[in-house]
Amino acid sequence: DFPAGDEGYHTYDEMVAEVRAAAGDHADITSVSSIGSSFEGRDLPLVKISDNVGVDEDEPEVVFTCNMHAREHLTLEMCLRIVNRFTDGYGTDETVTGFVDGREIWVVPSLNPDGAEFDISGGEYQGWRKNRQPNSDGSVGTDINRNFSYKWGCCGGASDSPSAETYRGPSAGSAPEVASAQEWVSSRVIDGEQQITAHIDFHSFSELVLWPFGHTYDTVTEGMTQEEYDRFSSVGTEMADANGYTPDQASGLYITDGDINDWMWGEHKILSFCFEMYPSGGGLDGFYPPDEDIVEQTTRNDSAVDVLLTHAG
Ligand SMILES: NS(=O)(=O)N[C@@H](Cc1ccccc1)C(=O)O
Ligand SMILES: [Ca+2]
Ligand SMILES: [Ca+2]
Ligand SMILES: [Ca+2]
Ligand SMILES: [Zn+2]
Repeated sequence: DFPAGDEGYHTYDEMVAEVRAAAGDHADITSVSSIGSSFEGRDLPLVKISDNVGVDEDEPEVVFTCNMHAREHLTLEMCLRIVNRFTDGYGTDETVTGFVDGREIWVVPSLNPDGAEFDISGGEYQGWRKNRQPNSDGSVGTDINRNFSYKWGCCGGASDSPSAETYRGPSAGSAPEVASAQEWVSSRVIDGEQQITAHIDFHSFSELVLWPFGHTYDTVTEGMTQEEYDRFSSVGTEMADANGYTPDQASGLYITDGDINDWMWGEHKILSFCFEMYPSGGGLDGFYPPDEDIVEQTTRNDSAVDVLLTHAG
């Protein structure tokens, strides 16, 4: 459980209960399924929010993923905010209603439940990042955001040392959480066309909006034309204007390879962004803002989410 004073954060079980309750209360527009399971066997819930939710309609599909890194608990709250806002607001908030009627919204509240539960085990924060998959050298964990299959291990953007915080894993998609995510996104290719048009992966912290590629400093390169880069920069900047984060290409931070955004765009041409949430700076305590900050720092992204949903059409 979360340490005393931080009970406002959701444990894995509390998250599962919350998404099931949302589906129960709004069954006409909400369903819960799964993209697969974690290394330790926890189900990875998948929430769909749309009118005629039981029908795969010809509407742009948008995906939000959270809690890929264990200690980044604020991001799970961000995904729950999206679920609650678009279910509770349907029929009353016209912006919400418009998107629920005109899009198919997918939410994966946690890509790393094993890590998240380990991080809060023992009643104090462990500072954990990776998943909980054991390594050949006795260490534990693959960095999920370095294990995706697009140009995996290409560019020095991850470590091949198992004990490292950015360990890329023994092979692309070796982490079951990554394999599940890749298999599900790939399943949204219908008659050769990827139905998902846009995606945000929420992380913390630094208050940034990031876009591909992470594996190179180049803006124009294999898999990215000038026009495509300019669209990323334009939409990314518009979202940053909405939430007060700083916009940048992912490699402007540091070079990464095997990250989810490079895979979403490189493999599927999905307009994919990473949001680094609050706070803007600080030491390791930046991963653990007090639960009093949850409402302000999740609702802060409502308008940026709407920007993405607008451009997804
Ligand atoms: N959340 S974080 O502190 O791990 N930062 C992210 C930053 C990041 C996110 C997406 C692509 C490249 C880089 C990371 O995966 O390193
Ligand atoms: Ca629909
Ligand atoms: Ca559809
Ligand atoms: Ca509709
Ligand atoms: Zn992260």
